[in-house]
Amino acid sequence: MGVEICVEGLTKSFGHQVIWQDVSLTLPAGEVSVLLGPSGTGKSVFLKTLVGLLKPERGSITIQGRDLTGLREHELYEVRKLFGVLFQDGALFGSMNLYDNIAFPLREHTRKPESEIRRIVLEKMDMVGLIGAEEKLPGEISGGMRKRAGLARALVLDPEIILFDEPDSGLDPVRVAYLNQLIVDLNAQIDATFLIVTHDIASARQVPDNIGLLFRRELVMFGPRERLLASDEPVVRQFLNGRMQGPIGMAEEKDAAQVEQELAQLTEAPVVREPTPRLLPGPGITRPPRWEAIARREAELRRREAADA
Ligand SMILES: Nc1ncnc2c1ncn2[C@@H]1O[C@H](COP(=O)(O)OP(=O)(O)OP(=O)(O)O)[C@@H](O)[C@H]1O
Repeated sequence: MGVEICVEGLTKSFGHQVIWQDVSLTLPAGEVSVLLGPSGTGKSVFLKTLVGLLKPERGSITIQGRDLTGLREHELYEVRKLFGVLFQDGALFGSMNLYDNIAFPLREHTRKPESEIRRIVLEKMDMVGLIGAEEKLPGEISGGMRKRAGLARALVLDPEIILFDEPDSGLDPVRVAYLNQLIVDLNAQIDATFLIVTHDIASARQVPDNIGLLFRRELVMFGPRERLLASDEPVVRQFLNGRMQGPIGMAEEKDAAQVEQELAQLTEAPVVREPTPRLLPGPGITRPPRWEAIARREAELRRREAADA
């Protein structure tokens, strides 16, 4: 069913370098959230902190009533079973075929017989469209297939939470579109809580229920997709529109005077803010009840925009 993750006052540093501080957000159970931010703002560090691979200096991460930051290694080992993680390159073992790669967590963490493992592996391979590729080695397939194999492997332990680290990196736009549809379909089917780190604005605009943005060592905003898409916060608008004008510079933040000048120029030529429709689960996929709430929220947004126009 997916579980809620409640992050409060989280701070992470490496030595004197503060990566982000006082991050608070709640990932609602079963929903899809996207985390955005310029390169180097610590999005991957955030994912690693959520699964307990990195220890924060301050704050809490509460899942099912337990604060992960206070757990010992053997307790964390148990909690990590709630998570499936899709790493950037799929993180597959190069010398194992796809079947064995996907079976690996089941052989490592369960005592299931091979017949049961086979049933699960083939079911997950089917979900991600990889049936027939069982014998392939990771080096023999495309980047998109490797991502899907990594996703199948992240699914075999039936996780309540799935973390995706740039699932779309290195894929062409068509493959990104297919992958986004797969993510939305999977979320409707398994109802787990998804957190996706991405740089792809088009994906960020249409896939999630919620969007968060890290900038200047802080979580600038986290909330429902429609709210972020309609936000007037300069850094949010700059990022979601992929523009050069705004507080984010090439290598670092810009000074206040420059930002003000750029934003003033933008007001002279206002951008059109069309509401991007939410990507829906494909035909034949039963939608969980929260889809009705999403549809209601979007209808309300369209009604308000029509009234404002
Ligand atoms: N284990 C570590 N030890 C020291 N510094 C680290 C470690 N891991 C990450 N960092 C630093 O933390 C900062 C954030 O890195 P991270 O990879 O999380 O950024 P990101 O937002 O995911 O970037 P990108 O979008 O480019 O992938 C970087 O400056 C990086 O050098």
